[in-house]
Amino acid sequence: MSTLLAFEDALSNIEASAHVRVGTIDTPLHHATGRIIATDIKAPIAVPPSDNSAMDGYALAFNDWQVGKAFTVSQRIAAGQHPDPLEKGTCARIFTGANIPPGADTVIMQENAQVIEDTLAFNDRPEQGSNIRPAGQDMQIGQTVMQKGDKVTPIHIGLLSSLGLTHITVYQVLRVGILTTGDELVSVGAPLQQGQIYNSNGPMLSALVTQSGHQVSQCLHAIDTPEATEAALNTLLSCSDVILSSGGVSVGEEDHVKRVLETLGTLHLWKIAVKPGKPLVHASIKGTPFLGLPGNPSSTLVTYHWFARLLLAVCSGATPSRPRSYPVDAGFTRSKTIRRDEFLRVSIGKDGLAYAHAQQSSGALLAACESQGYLHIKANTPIEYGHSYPFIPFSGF
Ligand SMILES: Nc1nc2c(c(=O)[nH]1)N[C@H]1C(S)=C(S)[C@@H](COP(=O)(O)OP(=O)(O)OC[C@H]3O[C@@H](n4cnc5c(N)ncnc54)[C@H](O)[C@@H]3O)O[C@H]1N2
Ligand code: MOO
Repeated sequence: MSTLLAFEDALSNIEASAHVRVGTIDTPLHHATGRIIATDIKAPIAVPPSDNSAMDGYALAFNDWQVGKAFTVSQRIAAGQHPDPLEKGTCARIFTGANIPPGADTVIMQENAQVIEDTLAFNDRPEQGSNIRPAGQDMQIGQTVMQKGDKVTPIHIGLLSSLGLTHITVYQVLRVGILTTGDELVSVGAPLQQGQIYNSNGPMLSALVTQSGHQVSQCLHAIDTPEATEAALNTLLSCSDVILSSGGVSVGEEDHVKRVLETLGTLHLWKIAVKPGKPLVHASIKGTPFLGLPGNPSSTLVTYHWFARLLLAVCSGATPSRPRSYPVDAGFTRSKTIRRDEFLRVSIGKDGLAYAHAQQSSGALLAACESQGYLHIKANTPIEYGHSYPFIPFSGF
């Protein structure tokens, strides 16, 4: 047990050894959702560019206001029009989004205006500056609005459009090679023979990599021989920035991935104090980062979520971020402790408590589908009813 690397140490080792593996490219903004920004973006203009009205109403100079005073309307300003300076002692009819005329500093919404023949009175004392959105309220010229490493979301597309940007510089999409291993595995679509199971990790890893915003360069399968493993790795090396594999990293003589890595590349880490996911391997092959995930499907899932996702993020140029976790009280007790950090698949009940799925085998995947996230139980920690533990929803990955 003493040779297992602690969860946090494994995370920091992997993050520290990783670096950006892709170049940059200018891309039209409308193709940029999900891409990683390669340079800080500073606002080239102020937003809004000018003081403008937040309401349909009347613009006036605050110092002209008096209870009962009759104002005439000296101009009408719709959004998009260029206003004239406000005539002294008058008000301007103004609409939401229209520029404030020079000389006005306050807008009164039309519901608070009293029409008296062809004049207007504003009997409630306005606040000076009310209902005016000042120039630069949202963004000032030169303000940094996105930072290198940020992922572009639909909200950013709106933000950058409001700055008039048509193109931005992003990182090229990271190409991830996937290798699955095992004589017992067949691809979906083929009939199952005695002793065989379907290869579920290949499709799951492809989907996880795609969901994380990367591109699967190739997904290959190798039978349990060193030759097949090495040949597949060489093919993946020729088309990938990073390689992930599943299976073949434990101690059995049919587990070839780790042994091939020892001859082909440099091993950085093997075996972590995490359940499920113990025999994780981190290596590099001819400069290409490699992460060997354990083959049990839930071990593959957990190690992808925590370790592969982090490695791929750094290699893609993204600023790595921990998935959000929330303290949630356990709805059960477990006095037995283990010497590994554990990621129990749990659901949150109507009472707000976390309940562990009854099936926690690392070979079982339905349990993860029927759960909402992980409850992170630190090594050597008993679980006590009503005590809180970090809950990490799957939606955060
Ligand atoms: N003597 C020991 N045996 C094992 C240990 C150990 O410490 N000592 N660790 C166990 C742990 S923990 C895990 S996790 C597994 C990991 O083993 P491998 O990464 O070498 O994975 P395999 O042996 O190749 O496969 C494990 C399991 O998963 C199934 N599998 C593999 N690939 C796929 C796939 N693509 N799709 C679906 N299922 C897959 C495979 O059939 C096995 O049942 O080792 C333990 N053993
Ligand atoms: O710790 Mo192994 O990863 O599941 O069963």
